Amino acid sequence: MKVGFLGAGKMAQALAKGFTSAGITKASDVIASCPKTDNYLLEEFQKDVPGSMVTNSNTDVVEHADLVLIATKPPIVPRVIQEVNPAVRPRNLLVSIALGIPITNLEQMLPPKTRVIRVMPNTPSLVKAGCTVFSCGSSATEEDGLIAKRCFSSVGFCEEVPEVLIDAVTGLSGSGPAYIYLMLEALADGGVKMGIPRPLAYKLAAHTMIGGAQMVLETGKHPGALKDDVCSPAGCTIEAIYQMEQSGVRGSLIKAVVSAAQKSKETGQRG
Ligand SMILES: NC(=O)C1=CN([C@@H]2O[C@H](COP(=O)(O)OP(=O)(O)OC[C@H]3O[C@@H](n4cnc5c(N)ncnc54)[C@H](O)[C@@H]3O)[C@@H](O)[C@H]2O)C=CC1
Ligand SMILES: O=C(O)[C@@H]1CCC=N1
Repeated sequence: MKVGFLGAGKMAQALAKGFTSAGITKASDVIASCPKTDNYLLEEFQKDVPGSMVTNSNTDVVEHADLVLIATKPPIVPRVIQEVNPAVRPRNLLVSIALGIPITNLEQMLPPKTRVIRVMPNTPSLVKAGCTVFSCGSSATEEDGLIAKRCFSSVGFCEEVPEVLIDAVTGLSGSGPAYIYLMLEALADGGVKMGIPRPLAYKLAAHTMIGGAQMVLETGKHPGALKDDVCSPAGCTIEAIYQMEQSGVRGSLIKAVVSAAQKSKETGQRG
């Protein structure tokens, strides 16, 4: 399958590297575009995916690729679609990863009957630990859904959801890696404050996060029960939990997800 990226930024690079290393497509069948002013991003893209093609023409991408990912910032999407519209053919499956833009808006901008899929991935796709949801447009076929599922499952967890959930998913797993990095950095800072060398502190924090997440996925136990298993009576962990609850850590994380989800929804409404 030939895969094209309109936009060659962080998310396009993560997906292109993930798809090629997972064998979904060959590097020589990948093409990415962005304006001349951002040629440094095309250089980065080719470093990540050696042997791929790059161009300053969005039309070249649509003409080359079967699967075309729209990977520019949301405000630029209408301009990019207008530009490539004359080149869109029935062989193209258009997959938008853009924040907030609803399927109906994408379909209205594209030629009638264009097969459209809206996707919300995240950057850990780069290391095959991504988390993606997708919803199919009105002309997308069952086969198109399977293609999306196959592509994004190759770089992590992937599930089809009703489109009404995508803004909320954006607030949770689309933006989520940033919350995790912030927490990881803070945990490591705590370790450093108590004398752990910084490189070791990052490793300990990262492995602790992976381990905790894996326990939730593999044991199926409630996160609260797993927390209780760590808190020995009158031990040190319950002291830490008491401090965290007083700092409002739960409310803060809930607010983070809600704010990002609301911003995603507003972005779509502005479109
Ligand atoms: N970064 C992330 O974690 C995630 C991003 N997304 C979505 O992916 C999209 C891209 O985000 P990022 O990769 O973070 O942004 P970015 O700023 O890293 O990349 C945007 C790319 O678009 C290119 N571009 C700008 N104008 C263009 C034009 N007229 N034609 C073609 N390309 C053009 C830029 O040169 C750049 O390569 C956004 O819509 C974002 O909402 C979705 C999920 C996660
Ligand atoms: O921050 C953003 O707008 C994008 C969408 C989800 C993650 N990054």
